[in-house]
Amino acid sequence: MVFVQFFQIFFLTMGVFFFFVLSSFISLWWFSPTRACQKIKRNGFTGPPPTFPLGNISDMKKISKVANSPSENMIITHDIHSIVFPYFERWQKSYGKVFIYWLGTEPFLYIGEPEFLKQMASGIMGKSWGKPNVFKHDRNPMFGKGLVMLENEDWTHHRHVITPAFAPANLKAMMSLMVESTNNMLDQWSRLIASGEPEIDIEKEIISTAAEIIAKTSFGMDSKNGRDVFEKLRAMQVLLFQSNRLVGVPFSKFMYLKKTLESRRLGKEIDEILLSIITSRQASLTNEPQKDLLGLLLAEKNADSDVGTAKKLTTHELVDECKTFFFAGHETTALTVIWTLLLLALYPEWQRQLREEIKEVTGDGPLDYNMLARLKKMGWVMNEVLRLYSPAPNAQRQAKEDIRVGDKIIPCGTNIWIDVVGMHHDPVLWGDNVYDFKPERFKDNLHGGCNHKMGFLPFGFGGRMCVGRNLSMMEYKTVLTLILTKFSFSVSPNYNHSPVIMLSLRPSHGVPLIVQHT
Ligand code: HEM
Repeated sequence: MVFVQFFQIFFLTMGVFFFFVLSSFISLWWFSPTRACQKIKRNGFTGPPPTFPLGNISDMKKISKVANSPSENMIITHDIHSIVFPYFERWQKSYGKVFIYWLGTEPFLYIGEPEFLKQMASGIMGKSWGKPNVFKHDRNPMFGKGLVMLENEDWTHHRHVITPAFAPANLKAMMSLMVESTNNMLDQWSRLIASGEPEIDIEKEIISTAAEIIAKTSFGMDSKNGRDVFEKLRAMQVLLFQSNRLVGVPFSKFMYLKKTLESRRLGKEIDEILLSIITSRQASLTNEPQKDLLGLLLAEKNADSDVGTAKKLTTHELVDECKTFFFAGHETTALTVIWTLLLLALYPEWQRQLREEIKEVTGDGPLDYNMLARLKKMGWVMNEVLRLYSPAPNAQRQAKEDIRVGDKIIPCGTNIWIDVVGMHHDPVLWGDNVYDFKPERFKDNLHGGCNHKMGFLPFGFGGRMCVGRNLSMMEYKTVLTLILTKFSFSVSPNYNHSPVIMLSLRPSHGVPLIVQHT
């Protein structure tokens, strides 16, 4: 009898426990996000209806599948919004340029309208923009507590300490590192051509050279572990992307458990190596700091000047910033060069014009830092490539306070998704030639003739604008000048035009070009 009573109490307790756990999960994953969504909807926004637990992810997959079904004729179109974000393109037609959609159980306010963004951004300070909590966990192994993910006072402090490292005088000293790595790559191209292999997949080549450049300029590739770190960082990035496909869906991490654990293991190894690099660099600090970003930050950390007025970055914060520079800096710059080489291969007239400009500026001598600003046409080409094939295709935010936009209130906590590719390809903003490659639109016009200043956002906006944009411009012009001086190129018949989003905007099947000496 006592035995039966014990089991009755046991099962009752377990039942109550499971009911409590289940209702907490349902509340966490459905009722609270639905309540948050209702608050946003009160402003009159609508959007595609979500289902539990995927939100709109299955619609997104279905629409993408139809839009990207393989066709017989491979046409190279620059209308890539309809290729990479076909669901946003479709939903814009039904719900306008500001609407709500769901990633798993997380509602997002989609923004493809620069005027709305301008009004929203003008109402708040840079430090009041947060990053959506739903991405923080997944991105932690890449960025840790580095600048990209920081918020509030921590962000202000890191931004204040890091910005001077990117001053022109410091960047100037990094140029020789870029020339050295690029020349090594180009020597390899010469060897391939000499051995009768003129078809080169420039995607792989440029990505690995850019990774080497950023590792050198960030934390010093010469250190014995430099190459090891950058190979592990690349491997971790691929794993994180693969394990991140169902972001916002409850328990999705368990579906990719092996990849998640593997990326965590790599993350720990990378932290340990970077920590040992930093510790040994700290021990051997001289009056003349090493001229990479880490060297500059270490010099600042050890300087007496600010003692008592500002907190110094800790060694662990330096580790996270080194990782941040690597992830935020190498692929974005590499992809800008890669898409540029493709476009220049498609438009040989622009190859010719850039070569002519390089000759005028350098007079056949070596390129130096002071010449870069005079490569004007190259600057227009860079902007046009960033417009058509923006390597950072979207920006995400989370409102950390209620934000007023006209008569609407975006409630605190709202996730925000800014569709940069959508704005860069909007005929309403750019006119009928929006899909054409026309670098001259940037001649004497910083916004390329876009009819709204916030319609062109390759480096982000406001206080959180890219801190490395001058470094990337310098790298872009240096690498491109060296390539164009030595080689000319055309598109290989094996090229398959299929841009895809993998955090950044990449070619799916590489970029094979036929390369020859000029
Ligand atoms: C063509 C190359 C590049 C592009 C297109 C690019 C694009 C961007 C964009 C769009 C943002 C803003 C993201 C947001 O609003 O959430 C950003 C932020 C950032 N970028 Fe870049 N970037 C490039 C190169 C670099 C380089 C070379 C570095 C460093 C070595 C770098 C470091 C950063 C950092 C640390 C942030 C975060 C800034 C903050 O939140 O205060 N980027 N970048």
